[in-house]
Amino acid sequence: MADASDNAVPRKHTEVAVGILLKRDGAMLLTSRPEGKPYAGYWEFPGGKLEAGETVEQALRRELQEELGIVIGAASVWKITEHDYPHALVRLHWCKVFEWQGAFEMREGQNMAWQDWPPTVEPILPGAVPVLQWFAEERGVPFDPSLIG
Ligand SMILES: Nc1nc2c([nH]c(=O)n2[C@H]2C[C@H](O)[C@@H](COP(=O)(O)OP(=O)(O)OP(=O)(O)O)O2)c(=O)[nH]1
Repeated sequence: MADASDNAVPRKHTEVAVGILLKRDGAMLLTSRPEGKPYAGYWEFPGGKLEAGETVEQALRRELQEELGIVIGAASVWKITEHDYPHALVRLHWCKVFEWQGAFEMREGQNMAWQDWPPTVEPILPGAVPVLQWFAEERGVPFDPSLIG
């Protein structure tokens, strides 16, 4: 018997470049999502959607300049995850960033927080939680994702 799912069109991925900015002491940068976006007020790693023809590195450089006013050095993809939200199916391209220039300006009215381990800001955007799990593994410390958000 036919049902609606027979005609379901697979959802297209939205490609997103995300920067994990790390200071020498290991602190990582989290920013809050601005008003007007889905999950406003949730904490995430800064970044945004790829535009047509852009590489991940190009998109990340553009987004961090637009949103934070900084110019990043080299960035390459560390890991890739997917998250299925009601508003979009996203594919997140995670890049560690160790070098940048310029003073931070929150150009979209967001907040920023340098976080040591474990991070204390909340809630964390669900699609960013895997990064915290990887960091816990890298640091050899336990991490319970159910305590986040
Ligand atoms: N920047 C960022 N986005 C994330 C993270 N985790 C996660 O699931 N996402 C999702 C949320 C959004 O659905 C998508 C990013 O889209 P966005 O709307 O923030 O990007 P953008 O700045 O290009 O937005 P706009 O131009 O359409 O306003 O990726 C994360 O840690 N950082």
